[in-house]
Amino acid sequence: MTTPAERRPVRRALIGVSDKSGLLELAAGLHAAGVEVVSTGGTAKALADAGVPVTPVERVTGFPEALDGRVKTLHPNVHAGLLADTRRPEHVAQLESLGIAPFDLLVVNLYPFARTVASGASPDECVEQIDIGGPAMVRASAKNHASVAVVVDPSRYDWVLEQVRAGGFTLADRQRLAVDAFRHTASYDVAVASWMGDVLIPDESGLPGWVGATWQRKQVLRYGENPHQLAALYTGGDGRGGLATAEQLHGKEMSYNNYIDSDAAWRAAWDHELPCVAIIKHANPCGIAVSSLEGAAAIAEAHRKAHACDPVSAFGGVIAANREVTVEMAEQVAEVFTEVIIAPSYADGAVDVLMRKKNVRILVAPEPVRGGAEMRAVSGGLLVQTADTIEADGDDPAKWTLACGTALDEQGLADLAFAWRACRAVKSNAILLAHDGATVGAGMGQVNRVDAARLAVARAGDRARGAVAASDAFFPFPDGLEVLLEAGVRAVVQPGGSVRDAEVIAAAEAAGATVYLTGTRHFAH
Ligand SMILES: NC(=O)c1ncn([C@@H]2O[C@H](COP(=O)(O)O)[C@@H](O)[C@H]2O)c1NC=O
Repeated sequence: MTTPAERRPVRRALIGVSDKSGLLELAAGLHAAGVEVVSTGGTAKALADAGVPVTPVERVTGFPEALDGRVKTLHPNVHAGLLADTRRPEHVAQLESLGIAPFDLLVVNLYPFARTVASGASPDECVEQIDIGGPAMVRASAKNHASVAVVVDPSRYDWVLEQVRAGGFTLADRQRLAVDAFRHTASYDVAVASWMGDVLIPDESGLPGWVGATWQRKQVLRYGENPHQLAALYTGGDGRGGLATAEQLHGKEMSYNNYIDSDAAWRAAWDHELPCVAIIKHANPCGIAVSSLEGAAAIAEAHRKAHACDPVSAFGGVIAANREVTVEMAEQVAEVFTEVIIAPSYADGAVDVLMRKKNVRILVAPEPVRGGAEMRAVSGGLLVQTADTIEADGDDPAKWTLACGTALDEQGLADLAFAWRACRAVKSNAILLAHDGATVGAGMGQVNRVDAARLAVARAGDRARGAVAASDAFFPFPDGLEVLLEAGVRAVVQPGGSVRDAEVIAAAEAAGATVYLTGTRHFAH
């Protein structure tokens, strides 16, 4: 019996790689360490051209590469060499009787299927890039990790050479490599299965008939939503960038709740085209504001306006900016206890200012990718929906219907459009009051709309008078709207569509207020 720490020498390696980076150094190093290198067509040619001794795989199979490379390594002489469990005397004896030598190391990387699909290649070209022989060898070697080390990642070649020179791989090494290998082929198959379903059997629903995704753990978090819950962050899935791929420049480790709030803040800030700052607590905004100022002064102004919405709640909040954070904004943020700040970049000196607060987490993140599908686990299943994008028809004020009152001027309409966009970041039932491109009060997460209105008005206080309001869904009764009108709200945007729309609009008309209908709603649960 070998122990996990005992090294198993490498005498024979099979290399077949699409990505040939680092290949020559690896193969030359293996050769210098006394390892016989066997390779597939293109790999063997690259090695031979560089003067690295190599045995073509055809000499092992006794069979020429066939069918435009579809058959190169799919042969018992290769697979028996990869699958023989050399701990078992009967396997060793059988190999000998068949005249097959075992492999100790397999180095493979697969045809670049995902890249080919992303390049817009034709279905036939994509199909040709589905690697068959490579995954077969990778899976065989990973299964047989007791005897074979399998390497699928070119960034590990230096480490591979170190191990070979040190006397071979330990069982623990081979186990780790086997796990990586199966994860690699699983992800590869998910990409193929997803693409093939979409392309060959598309259906009218516009949603996939099968959902596959693989996720790589990026970080184990201290705990989950509560300290007794375990939690970790994973990246991968659809491979799109975003908050989970952010780089942390400073501060305490991100927590589970920090990620939830940061995601909400990041989306909220990027829902606006103007320079915008969103301040989030418990996944809801305690301030969102845009600035129409030109140049670098804008983002600091947006922050001042967002903070002014609810300075009490902004304490311990998560701040996201959709523009570079300037020193001016950083000075303002440094005044307030802040959990996380996220931005696409920071001006020279801004991070130093923020770092005056030892614990504030400073993140740089790529702009979120809009659209696509959103997934949410429910007990026993998965909900999938297309994202609620700002490109939706009802987000363009030019497409709204004036239901009653005087049409707003350009500034008023801009304010209302801001309120409508900002309202998307508020959990339903949501009512949001805004003035001059800034929220002044929001009522969120209420189980009836009248309470959401009361909360928004209470938060706004005197600022409700003359403000505009957005409601994420229609008013089922006039009561919620009446709360806003009594507080002095002058214009309201809402989807419309209630059976009592006429009553609701009559209430607004009686109060001399303006109501626009969007025809679309922005629930957020
Ligand atoms: N057809 C086969 O038997 C086969 N065996 C290995 N491959 C792949 O061929 C590539 C290397 O080919 P070459 O050395 O010819 O450039 C690797 O990505 C490897 O995963 C194969 N190609 C596709 O299935």
